Amino acid sequence: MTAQIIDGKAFAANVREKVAGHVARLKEEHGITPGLAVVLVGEDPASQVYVRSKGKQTVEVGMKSVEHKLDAETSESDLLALIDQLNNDDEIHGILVQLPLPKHLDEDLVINSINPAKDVDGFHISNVGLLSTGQKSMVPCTPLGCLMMLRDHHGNLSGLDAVVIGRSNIVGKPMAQLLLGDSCTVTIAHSRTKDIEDVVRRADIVVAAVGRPEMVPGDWIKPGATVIDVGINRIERDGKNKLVGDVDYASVSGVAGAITPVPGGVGPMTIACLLANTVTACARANGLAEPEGLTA
Ligand SMILES: NC(=O)C1=CN([C@@H]2O[C@H](COP(=O)(O)OP(=O)(O)OC[C@H]3O[C@@H](n4cnc5c(N)ncnc54)[C@H](OP(=O)(O)O)[C@@H]3O)[C@@H](O)[C@H]2O)C=CC1
Ligand SMILES: Nc1nc(=O)c2c([nH]1)NC[C@@H]1CN(c3ccc(C(=O)N[C@@H](CCC(=O)O)C(=O)O)cc3)C=[N+]21
Repeated sequence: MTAQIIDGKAFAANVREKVAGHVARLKEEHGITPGLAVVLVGEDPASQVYVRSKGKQTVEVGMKSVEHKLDAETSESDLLALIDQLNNDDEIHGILVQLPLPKHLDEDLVINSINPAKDVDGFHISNVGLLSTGQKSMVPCTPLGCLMMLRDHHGNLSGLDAVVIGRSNIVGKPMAQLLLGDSCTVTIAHSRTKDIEDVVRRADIVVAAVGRPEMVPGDWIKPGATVIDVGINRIERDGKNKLVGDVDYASVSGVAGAITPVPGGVGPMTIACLLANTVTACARANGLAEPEGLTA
């Protein structure tokens, strides 16, 4: 059997089209342009590529994009002052601080200084609490993108066994919350999980967010399961630079029912959901109707 490929790139283009429609309506009917500010501290080349593509896509859907590039030695108080300024800027509806931050900066302190209503990453403790209690919140972009693709593929997720590999605050934990919210039976596996292959083999849905190139082989996967590969790993192979996921695509695609590729799977959906969250934040800030089909 060969797995169906879940085309995240095409899915993301569709989400962006919806976002663009909502942006146009906000402009025409209310004279409001949603604005996203991205803050990058330091020179990490991978982050720079990512920030550039976010900025480009933000403008393409008709929103305002502002980039703040601070040097790696920026002090905590300078960064907090910038966030305070963005919190109070009426033209900015979404704020994203690119992670990880340089070691001398307290990530939790910085994230929790963002106005939760503008926290389009959904990392603020208040959004984390709202999500875990099933209340309206800003939902982290990567798990939201995964959920959209899973709902589209399965229709209804109720009662399915889901295993999330990885328990980070930015992917694993919020992913597990969203799956639970859709009535999956959720297991979170991590580096201390015993007999992980047996745990994974029970799953109808596997979400791999580990950061280890091609860690999940085909013989861990229940035949027909849906596999969502969040991993973005750069490796050298045959003298070339390659991007691979946390799943061994070659063997898993022979067993799974459906799989997201890397690149072209979860990554593009993450950026599309960032734009979706920004238009949602803008609508909420102005007391307007929530854009449909863009939230969890
Ligand atoms: N496509 C996208 O848009 C995005 C992709 N990513 C990618 O997703 C991956 C995960 O990111 P992130 O969540 O930030 O990573 P973290 O490093 O924060 O978390 C990794 C998790 O994997 C677990 N883990 C590590 N080794 C093993 C192992 N051998 N077996 C089982 N579990 C293991 C860790 O367990 P423990 O807690 O016990 O240490 C941890 O919970 C990365 O490849 C990253 O680049 C991330 C964000 C967005
Ligand atoms: N505050 C914050 N929020 C984030 O959401 C966040 C972050 N920090 N730090 C870094 C990670 C990583 N991340 C990715 C998003 C898109 C792609 C993406 O579009 N990937 C393309 C490939 C891009 C390429 O070729 O390099 C793909 O998978 O097809 C990748 C990675 C968001 N992150």
